[in-house]
Amino acid sequence: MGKNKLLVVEDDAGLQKQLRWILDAYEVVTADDRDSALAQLRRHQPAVVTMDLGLPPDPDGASEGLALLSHILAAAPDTKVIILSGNQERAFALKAIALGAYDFHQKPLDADTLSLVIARAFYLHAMQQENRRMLQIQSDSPLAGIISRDPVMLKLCRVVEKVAPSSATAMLLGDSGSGKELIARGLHQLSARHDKRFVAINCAAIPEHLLESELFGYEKGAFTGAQRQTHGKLELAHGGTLFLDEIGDMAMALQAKLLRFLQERVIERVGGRSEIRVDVRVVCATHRNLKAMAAEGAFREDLYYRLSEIVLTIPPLRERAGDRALLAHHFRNKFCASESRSMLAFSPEALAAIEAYAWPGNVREMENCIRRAVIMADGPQIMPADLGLPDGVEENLNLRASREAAEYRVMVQALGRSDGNIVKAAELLGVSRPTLYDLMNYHGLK
Ligand SMILES: Nc1ncnc2c1ncn2[C@@H]1O[C@H](COP(=O)(O)OP(=O)(O)OP(=O)(O)O)[C@@H](O)[C@H]1O
Repeated sequence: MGKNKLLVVEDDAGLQKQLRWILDAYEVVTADDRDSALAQLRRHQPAVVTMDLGLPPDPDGASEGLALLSHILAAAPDTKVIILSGNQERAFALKAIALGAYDFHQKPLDADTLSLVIARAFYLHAMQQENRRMLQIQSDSPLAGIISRDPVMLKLCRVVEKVAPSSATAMLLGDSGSGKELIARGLHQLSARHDKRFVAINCAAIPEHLLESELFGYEKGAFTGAQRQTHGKLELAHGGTLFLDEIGDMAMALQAKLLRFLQERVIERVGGRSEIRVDVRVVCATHRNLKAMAAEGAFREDLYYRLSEIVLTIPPLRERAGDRALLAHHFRNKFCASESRSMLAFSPEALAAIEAYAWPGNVREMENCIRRAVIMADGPQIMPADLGLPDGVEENLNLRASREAAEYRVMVQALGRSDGNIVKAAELLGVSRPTLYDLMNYHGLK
């Protein structure tokens, strides 16, 4: 990475030279009056400017300096301008601060203090730019709450927008914590049903014998403890969306009842005799391979086809290009605000650890990890230890190992996308069939 650019506006050639010498950590560009400063500003767009207020044609006053300051802040409002003032100019320096200058430093120059002030100004500027970028991504995001720059995820969001208005049953496939519920909420929000309820139920979290009454409701006296008529989740979601999470864990008997509902759109409460018409869009999700379960008889095939009118596959976090750092920053912003902490930065090592980790628990794991880090961080930076990631997470800079890992990953993706068809997979990968066979052999893929 190149050095940060710093504009020094100073008409005294000796001081200019001294500043260059002190500030050699930066790429210093100089100017000695208002016009040349504005030209340098346009050309180099420095994040930080140091300036003398006494510039020609008013070297003993501050009119030129203050005018230049106003121009700089009008043209590039985020620029951090540091005033270098003489003792007698203190009143002018304060005026400059009132106009929007970032800080002032009194001459004679103290190299250590000035370097620190400038470093902080660059840091603050970088932080503000990063936050602006995050806000931009959030407002660009096609679905509320979904942060991603990964092409596969962005395409998925566009598909969600397209299918949301239809009443088709949707199935969301993806690992635990990858955002299935978030996508389901997106489908609901973007549909005509958005002002009705979104009701979620996790089929794996409720014992088999209770799930039926949870879903369909029950009449008073239907079983011991049924003291009053109770509406099930399907009825509660009338007009809206029912999200059935972990549908693969639903028992066979209940699957039959759900299938009947999907075919006829009526329910019967447990212990009830009348049919109740219910208008609900069903969105379900699973991290299991439901198709394979159906083929093995572990899940009703007819229900599988009913549920999978539209199938959306959410990639795991480790496969999303650039999303690890992006999400880490997003959650850092969120938790710094909710934990009332001043804004923390990631140390480069912490970011490298975030990038290198595989995140088996996906976005949920990342969210918890960053919440912990925000709470644990002692100083202004989040350090690797604050993340609490397992040991041995180190950036793999070995080119050969990285290349092989990437090769393996795209090969598995291509084979998955072509449903195991070697000709199609080879075509997707842009290699010949024998080459693909060789590669598969090398990586032990069958
Ligand atoms: N792309 C994303 N941007 C921002 N936050 C996300 C994103 N994806 C997931 N999250 C957040 O991560 C957490 C887990 O997401 P969610 O509950 O939707 O996952 P899930 O796949 O339904 O998990 P499970 O299978 O365990 O039920 C939630 O707090 C959610 O808001």
